[in-house]
Amino acid sequence: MAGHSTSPTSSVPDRVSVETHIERLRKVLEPALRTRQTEHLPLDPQSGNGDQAVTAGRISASEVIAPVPLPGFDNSQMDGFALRCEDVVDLGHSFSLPLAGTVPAGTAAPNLPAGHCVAIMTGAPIPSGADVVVPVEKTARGFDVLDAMERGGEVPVHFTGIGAEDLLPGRFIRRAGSDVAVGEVVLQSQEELTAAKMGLLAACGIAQVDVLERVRTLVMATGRELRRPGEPLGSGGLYDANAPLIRAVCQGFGHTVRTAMIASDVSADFQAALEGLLVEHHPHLIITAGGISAGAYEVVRQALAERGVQFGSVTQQPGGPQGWGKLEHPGGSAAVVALPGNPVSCAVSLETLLRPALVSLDPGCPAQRRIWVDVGEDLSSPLGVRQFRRVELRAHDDAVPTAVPIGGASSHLLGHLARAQALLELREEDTEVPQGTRREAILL
Ligand SMILES: Nc1nc2c(c(=O)[nH]1)N[C@H]1C(S)=C(S)[C@@H](COP(=O)(O)OP(=O)(O)OC[C@H]3O[C@@H](n4cnc5c(N)ncnc54)[C@H](O)[C@@H]3O)O[C@H]1N2
Ligand code: MOO
Repeated sequence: MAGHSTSPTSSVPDRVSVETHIERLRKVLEPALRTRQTEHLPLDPQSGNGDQAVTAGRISASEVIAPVPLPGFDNSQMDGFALRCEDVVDLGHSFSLPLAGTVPAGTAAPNLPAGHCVAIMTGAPIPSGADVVVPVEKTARGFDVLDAMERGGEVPVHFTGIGAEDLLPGRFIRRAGSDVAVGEVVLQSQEELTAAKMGLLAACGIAQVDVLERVRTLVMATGRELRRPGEPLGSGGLYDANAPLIRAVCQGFGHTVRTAMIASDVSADFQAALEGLLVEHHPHLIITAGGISAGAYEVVRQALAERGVQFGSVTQQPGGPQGWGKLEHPGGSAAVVALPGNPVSCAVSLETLLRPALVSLDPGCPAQRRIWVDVGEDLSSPLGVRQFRRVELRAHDDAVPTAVPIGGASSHLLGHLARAQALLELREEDTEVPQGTRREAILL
C-alpha cells in the first residue's frame, strides 16, 4: 500500500546521549545558518518603510565605529554656574562673582571673562575658560539673578557653603569623548542588538545597521490523522497541536516561521508539499513533526531517508526518536530536524536538543534557563535514559524550590505540559528517586 514502510535507506541503529545528538544537530545547523544574508535596516521605523526597521534581539552583521565622540563636547552635569577655580580659590566659603551671561542647552559655548561666572544648564557647553560648575543650590538667589541680568546692569551671584571639593577643576563637567571616543567600536559583528545598543547607535547618529537575516524555519506537521480547527474530526482525527507549538518555540528562538500541515501518510504527498514550500520559503531550517518511529506509515522517515536524512534514537524521554540531516534546495541548503509526533516529545526535544545546538551557533537564540530543585515526591525513571518530567515549582524563602510532578511521563500529556513551569531532569543513572533528591530543572 502507498506509504507503507520499507527499511529506511539511511538509519543509525545506536542510541546516543543527549550531548552527542546536540553535537550532531550543531554539525547540520552550522553550514545552514552560515548561509544567512545581511540586511541593511534603519534603526528608526519612521525613516524606512515602517515595520522593516531593526528590532532589539537582531544580530549585527558588521562592526560599527563611533563617528562622533560621546559626549560630543564638554558640557555641564548640573544646572548652576560655570567659573574658573583660580578666580575664587582663596575667597573662602562665601563669595560673589559678577554674572557674565547664561548658556542654555543647545547653544554655542561663550567665553568666560576673567573673574566672572556664567549661568549654565545641564547639558549646555562649558564656556571656554571655565573649569568647574557650581550647582545652583549653592547660591543665595538661584536663577532669580537671570531676571535681574535681563533688567540690565552688573548682577552679582552670591555663592555660599563652598568647600574645597566644590572647587576641584573638572567638577560637574562631562568631558567630550569620556563615554565613547571617536573610532571606538560601538557594535561588534555577531553581537545582539539590545535596547541600550540601539540607543547608543542612535546617539552616535547612526541611521542604519547591517544585521543577519533571521533564521527562516519551515515547520511541517505530518500525519493523516491531522485536522485544522473547524474541520470535522471524523473517526481517528485530531487537531494539529504541533505546528502552532513548534512555531511559538521557534519564534522565541528569533526565527521567521512558516508552518504547514500535511494530513497524509503518503510519501509522495509529503515530497510534493515540501518541494513547494522550499521554493516559497527558502528555509535555513526544516522541522518536521511525526512519522519517524517504528510504525508502518512513517511518512517523514520514508521521504527523507532517501535524501540522506538520518534517523536514530536519543537516550532521553520524551523525545527518544530523532532525525537530522541536510537538504539541498533551489534557495540553498537547509538543516533538517525531524521530531517525534507526540506534542510533548516535540516540546521537550526543542528545549533539550535544538535550543542548546542553536545557542552555540546563533547569538540571537536565548539560552536554556536551569535551576536546582528538590524533587517533590518519590519518582522512578528507566535506567540509561534522561527523563524529563513536567513539574510545578513551589517556592520557599531563600531555599531551593520544590518540583512537584504534574501527571506521568507519557508524551501525549499536553495539558500537563501546559500547566508545568519546568522540566525536571532525572539522570541516566536514576532509577528510584526519593522525595527531596536535588536535581536540575529547565524553566519553561
Ligand atoms: N514500536 C515502537 N513504537 C513507538 C516507538 C518505538 O520505539 N517503537 N517510539 C514511540 C515514541 S517514544 C514516540 S515519541 C512516537 C514517535 O512517533 P512518530 O514520530 O512516528 O509520530 P507519529 O506516530 O506520527 O505520532 C505520534 C503520536 O503523536 C500524535 N501526533 C502526531 N502529530 C501530531 C500533531 N501535529 N498534533 C497532535 N498530535 C500529533 C499522533 O497522533 C500519535 O498519537 O512513537 C512511539 N511508538
Ligand atoms: O520518546 Mo517518545 O517522545 O517518549 O514518547
